[in-house]
Amino acid sequence: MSSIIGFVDRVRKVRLRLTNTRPFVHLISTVSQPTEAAPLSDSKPLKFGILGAAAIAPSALITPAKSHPEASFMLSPRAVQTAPPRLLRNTELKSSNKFADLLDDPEIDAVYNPLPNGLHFEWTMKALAAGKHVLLEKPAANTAEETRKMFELAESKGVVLLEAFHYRFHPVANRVRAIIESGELGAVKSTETHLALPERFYRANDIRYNYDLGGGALMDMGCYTISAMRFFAGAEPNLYINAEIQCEKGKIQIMNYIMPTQFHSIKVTTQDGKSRVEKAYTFPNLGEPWWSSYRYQLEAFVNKVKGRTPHAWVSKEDSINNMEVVESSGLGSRPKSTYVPPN
Ligand SMILES: NC(=O)C1=CN([C@@H]2O[C@H](COP(=O)(O)OP(=O)(O)OC[C@H]3O[C@@H](n4cnc5c(N)ncnc54)[C@H](OP(=O)(O)O)[C@@H]3O)[C@@H](O)[C@H]2O)C=CC1
Ligand SMILES: O=C1OC[C@@H](O)[C@H](O)[C@H]1O
Repeated sequence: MSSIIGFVDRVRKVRLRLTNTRPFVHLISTVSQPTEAAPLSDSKPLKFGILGAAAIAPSALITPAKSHPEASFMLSPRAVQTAPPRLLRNTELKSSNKFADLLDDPEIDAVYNPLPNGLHFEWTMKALAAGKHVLLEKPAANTAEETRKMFELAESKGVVLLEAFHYRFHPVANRVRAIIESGELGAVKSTETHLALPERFYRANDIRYNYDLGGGALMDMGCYTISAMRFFAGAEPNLYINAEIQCEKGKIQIMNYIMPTQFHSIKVTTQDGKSRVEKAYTFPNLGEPWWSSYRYQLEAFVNKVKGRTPHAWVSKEDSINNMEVVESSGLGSRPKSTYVPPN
C-alpha cells in the first residue's frame, strides 16, 4: 500500500513540475519565435544591413526585429546560407556579398556590426562615414582610442552609435540600479561580477581565440563583467576587481544578469538578515515577459534614431571607459587596427 501511495505521490510531483515548467517553455519558445509585428502606417521602418553571417546575428537582431513594428533588416547571401530558414521569411536579400555594397545602399539606414572584435573599428568607421547609424557588437573596438574616434565620427555625422551591451536594456539591470539609487541599502562598498561558459563551448579556431582579431577572455566575456561592475557600482574602479553588490546596509545578489529573460533572480538582503527575491521581466510601461535583452536593446536603438528618448542607453563615455578598464587589466589592449580612415 505504502509503495502505491509513494508511486502516486511521485506521479503527482512530476505532473506538478511539468505544469510549472509550461509557462517557462512557452516564454523561451516565444523569445525565439515571436509574433511578427505589422509595420506602422505612420512611421518608416528603420532598415538594418547586417555585416557578415555572424552566429550572434539571429539572436541579437534578426529575431528581435520580427516583433518590432519599426525595424527590418537586409542580409547578404552569405548570411542567408547560415541563418535558420524560419528567420528568413519576409526578409529582403542583397544581391552582393560585399560589405561595402550594404554601406553604399541608400535604402539602408543602420548597420549592425557583429564582425570579429578586431574588425569593429574599420567597418564601423566606414559605416559611419557613409552616414549610417551603427549598432556595434561588444567590445566596441580593440582600444579606447579607437572607441573614442568612432564616437567622434558618429557625432560629426549626426548619427547614432551604440555598443551592444544588451543586458543594460533589460528590466533586471535597471531594477538593480534603481534599488541601489533608492538608498535602501546605503552606499556601494564593493561589486563582484562573474560570467563563465563551459570548457570547449567554442571550437579551437573560434575568433575568440585569435589575438590578432581582438580575441581573448577579457575582450569576449570580461568586457561584460567590467561593464556590469561599473554600472552597478555607478563608479569607475580604481582597482581591478572581479553580480554581488555589497552596500553599507545590505547586499544584492543577481542571478543571470546577462540573459535574464530565460530566468533570473534579484535577491536583496538587508542588514537585519531579512531577504526578498524580486523578478523584473518588464518595465511598468514597456516590454513583454518574452522580450530578450536584445529586443529591449533594439527598442532603445530605434527610439534613439527616431529622436525619442530611449528607456536606457550606453553612452560614448561609458564605452570608452570600459575599454580603458580592459586596457589597464595588465594584458593591455589588442593590436590597433591597421585601417586608416580617410581625412
Ligand atoms: N551580444 C552578444 O550577446 C554577443 C556578442 N558577440 C560579439 O559579436 C561578434 C561576433 O561574434 P560571433 O557571432 O561569435 O562571430 P562568428 O565567428 O560567428 O562570425 C563572425 C563574422 O565575421 C566574418 N568575418 C569577416 N572577416 C573575418 C575574419 N578575418 N575572420 C573571421 N571572421 C570574419 C565572418 O565571416 P564568415 O562567415 O565568412 O566566416 C562571420 O560572418 C564579436 O564581436 C562578439 O564579441 C558574440 C556573441 C554574443
Ligand atoms: O553574450 C555572450 O556570451 C558568450 C560570449 O562568448 C559572447 O561573445 C558574449 O557576447
